[in-house]
Amino acid sequence: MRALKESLLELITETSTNLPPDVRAAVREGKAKEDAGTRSALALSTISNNITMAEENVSPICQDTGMPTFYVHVPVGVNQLEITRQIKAAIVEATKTGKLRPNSVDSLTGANSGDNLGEGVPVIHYEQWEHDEIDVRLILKGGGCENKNIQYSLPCELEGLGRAGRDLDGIRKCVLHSVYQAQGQGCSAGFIGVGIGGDRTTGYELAKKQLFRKVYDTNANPDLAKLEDYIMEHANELSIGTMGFGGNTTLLGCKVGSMHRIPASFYVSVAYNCWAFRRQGVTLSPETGEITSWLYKDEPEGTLQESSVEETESVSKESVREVVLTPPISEEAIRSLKVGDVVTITGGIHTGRDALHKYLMDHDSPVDLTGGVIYHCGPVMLKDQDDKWEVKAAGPTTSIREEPYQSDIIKKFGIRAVIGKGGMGAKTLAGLKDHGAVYLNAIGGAAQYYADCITGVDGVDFMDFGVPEAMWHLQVEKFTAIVTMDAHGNSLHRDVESTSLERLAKFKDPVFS
Ligand SMILES: O=C(O)C[C@H](O)C(=O)O
Ligand code: SF4
Repeated sequence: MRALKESLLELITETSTNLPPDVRAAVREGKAKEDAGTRSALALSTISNNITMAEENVSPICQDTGMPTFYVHVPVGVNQLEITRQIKAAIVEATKTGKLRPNSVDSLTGANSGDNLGEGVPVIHYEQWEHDEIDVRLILKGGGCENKNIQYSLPCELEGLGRAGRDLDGIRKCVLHSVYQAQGQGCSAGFIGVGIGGDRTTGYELAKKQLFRKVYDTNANPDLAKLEDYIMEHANELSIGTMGFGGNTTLLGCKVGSMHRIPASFYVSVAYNCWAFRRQGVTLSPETGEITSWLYKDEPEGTLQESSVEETESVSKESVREVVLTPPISEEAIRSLKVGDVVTITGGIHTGRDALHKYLMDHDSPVDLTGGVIYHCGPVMLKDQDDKWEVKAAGPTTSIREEPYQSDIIKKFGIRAVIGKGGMGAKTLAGLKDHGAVYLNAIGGAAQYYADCITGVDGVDFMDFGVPEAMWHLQVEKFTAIVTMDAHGNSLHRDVESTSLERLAKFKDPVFS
């Protein structure tokens, strides 16, 4: 199998940089359902542009290239140990060339292995079959959406929906609730895989496997087909919208599978995948390891065609108030901002995520952050031929993880703006008001779009935290984000959450009885 490593490298590169046609079609359809000029329409335009940029640059669609997870079918007699070795070699290579972010972290020490290998990483599932080809499927599912997976043990009580019993109607309630609880934090609009039954482990596995179904297939089980259609129709009525901005497009796909369980257990497991739904597959020759076919490259029938970039950009430019900010930012400039304003930043900003926020609570910052901007971001960085850092992908990470620290950090260092995605909670909202700061929501997953706004790397601190967690000092030009939490106590996230809960409650009455 001489060509095996090259074929696997191609699979990894393609998965990370080029979204499959069925996923693109679903994004296009979602975009067509949004009213032009709304925040959600603007977000979906950015997402569409980002998808095109990633393909053209052959660079990660999103900076979080996730937990590489392979499902491999092998003919009887093929050496699985050799496949594992080649998968690992291809992973290391893809990391070196910036197709994957170094994402494998020792859970106890926090040390990043730097090459995407580690205990239990990558994840590889093998199954034998009686075909004469190898089938390798890969999913790169990022952390923000993985954190929004949820497992229900029936019967249970669900906010807004009441009792979910051990029947199809109880399952219906769980699935609707799973979309509600994700809000925009898993980079909606998303796709869900649902696993009914099994135990806690196999239930989640079944849910994840559903994500390998094509977006436009029809479930062979008529009850589950009915449930999938129902969820697609009604989950979108929750009006969570893209990035949780409110709007008509919240869910782009729903696939449900079922397996047996034991009498005492009844699990409904949901795997939530962001719009950056990176899964691909190939068949390989068992003799040479060469690719014989791609499994997710065919265009689905009857879906909308791609609209042009120019068209979508002109819509967004007309309809929004744009405010330019140049750090260091004054309190006055911040207090003049309101939820809904679009901000463009030009100047210096600093990345900071989980490790940095924890550190800053009881240490000084290596740079002056007065009037500054913190960007919740773990970029993909590579050194060029002149040994200078180059940004390969740099979208926002989920901000809510910094909720315990953010308000204190804003106060301690005089920070004026926090950029992230998915919004933050009550403690931060109060902190923004008390200390004169704003929360700016960037478009999650738009890693190429934002990398393009970064014009220089001034330096880096805390490289010992690993590339994603280090504090990168960046120069940006026209970095665009939306004010979703202002210094007057307003939060779009709080509002969308409460309206979507009201809407969820409309689905309380039995449908499948
Ligand atoms: O780790 C990241 O860069 C982002 C993560 O996938 C997230 O959605 O929060
Ligand atoms: S940042 Fe968003 S798009 Fe990227 S992996 Fe996380 S959830 Fe997905």
